[in-house]
Amino acid sequence: MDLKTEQISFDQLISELSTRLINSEPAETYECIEEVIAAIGDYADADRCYVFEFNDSLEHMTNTHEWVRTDYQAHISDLQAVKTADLPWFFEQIKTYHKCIVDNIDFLPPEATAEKAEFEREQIKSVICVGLVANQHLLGFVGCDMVRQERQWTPEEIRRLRLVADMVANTLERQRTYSELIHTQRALEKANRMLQAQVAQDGLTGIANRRAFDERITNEIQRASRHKTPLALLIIDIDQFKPYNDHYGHLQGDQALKSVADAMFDQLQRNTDFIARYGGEEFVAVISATNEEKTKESMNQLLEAVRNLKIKHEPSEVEPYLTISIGGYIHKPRADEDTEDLIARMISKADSALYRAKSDGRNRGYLDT
Ligand SMILES: Nc1nc2c(ncn2[C@@H]2O[C@H](COP(=O)(O)OP(=O)(O)OP(=O)(O)O)[C@@H](O)[C@H]2O)c(=O)[nH]1
Repeated sequence: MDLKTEQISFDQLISELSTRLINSEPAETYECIEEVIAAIGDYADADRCYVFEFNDSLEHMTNTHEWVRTDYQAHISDLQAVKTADLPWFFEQIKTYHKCIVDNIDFLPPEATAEKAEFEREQIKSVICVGLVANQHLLGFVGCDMVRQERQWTPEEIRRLRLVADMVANTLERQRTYSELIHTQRALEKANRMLQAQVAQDGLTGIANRRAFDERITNEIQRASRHKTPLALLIIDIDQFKPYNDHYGHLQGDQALKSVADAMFDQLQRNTDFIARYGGEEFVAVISATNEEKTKESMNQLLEAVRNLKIKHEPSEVEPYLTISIGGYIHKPRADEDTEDLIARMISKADSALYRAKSDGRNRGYLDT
C-alpha cells in the first residue's frame, strides 16, 4: 500500500469508528472503546494497544482497556491504580506534552530508570502514548507497545494516534457527563421521595397524616368496590386528654401522643392496615378486606395496646392510666356509590359510634354497620 492509499484507508477506519462511538449508547461505550483499540492496534501493527484513565487527582492511573496481539502477554490486571509518582518521567511527559514517544528504551534519559524497569518488565522495546484531553482536562492516555521489535514512530503515526486519542477522550468525557447526570438525577429523585414522604407524614408522631389518609381511603374504597370486600374505618380518640395535658403539661402530652401512635402503628402493621393522625388527639384507621368479627378484634387489640403502655393518668375518671375510645363503621362499597360521599358518610357513622363509646364510659370501641 502506498502512503496515500494507506492514509485514506486509515482515515476511513477512523471515520467508521468515530461514527460507531458517536452512535453508541452510554452503556455500550466500554465495548466500543475495546473495539476501537483492537482495530487501531491491529491496523498500526502494534503488539498491544490500550487506554489508561487517571483518577481526578491524577495520583493514580488504571489500565481500563487493552488489546493484545495473539501470543503476546496482557498486562491489564497488573496495571490497576498504578501510582503516577512511581513513573515520574513518563507522567511528566504526558502531563506537559500530552505524549510520550520512545523508539528504543535503551535511549531513555537517565531520570527514566523506573520507566525503563517497567518497560523491560513488560518486554516493551518501543512505546508511544498520547494524552486523552477533553475540555482541557487530562483524562488518561492511549498507547501502543512494540514487543516484537523496535520501531521508529513516524509523525504520521503520532498524528493518527492523536486522532484516536481525541475520539476516545470525547467519548469518555461524554460518558462522565452522562454518569454525573444520572447521579444528579438519582439524588434529585431521592430528595423528591423524601419530600413526598414528609408531605404525607405527621410531624409529631411520624405516622401518616390526614392528607395521606385522604389518599388512602379513596384508593381503598375503590379497591374494596372492585373486589366486593368490606372496608372498616375507625376513629380513635384519647380519653380525657385535656385533663392529662392540664396535669402533666403539654410537652408530656406530646410524648404520650407519640407513644400511643407508635403502639397503635405496631399493632396494625401486622395486618398491613393503615393508621393516620387525624388531628389533635384523634387518629383514624382503615382496615381493608375485613369483616365485623375481624374488625372488632383489631379494635380490641388497639384498646389493649394502649392500655398496656400503662401511661400514668392520675386525673382520669376512667382508669389511672391512659386509655382510648374507638368508633368504627364497616361497609361493603358498591360501584354506584360516590367515593367522596361515602368517605363523608363513613366518617360521620364512625364519629357517632365514637360518641356513644365516650358516653358509655370510654375505654371501649363500638362498631356500626
Ligand atoms: N399535648 C398535646 N395536646 C394536644 C394536641 N392536640 C390536641 N391536644 C389536646 O387534646 C385535648 C383534647 O381535649 P378534648 O377534646 O376536650 O377531649 P378530652 O379531654 O380528651 O376528653 P374526651 O375526648 O371526652 O375523653 C385538648 O386539651 C388539646 O389541647 C397535641 O398535639 N399535643
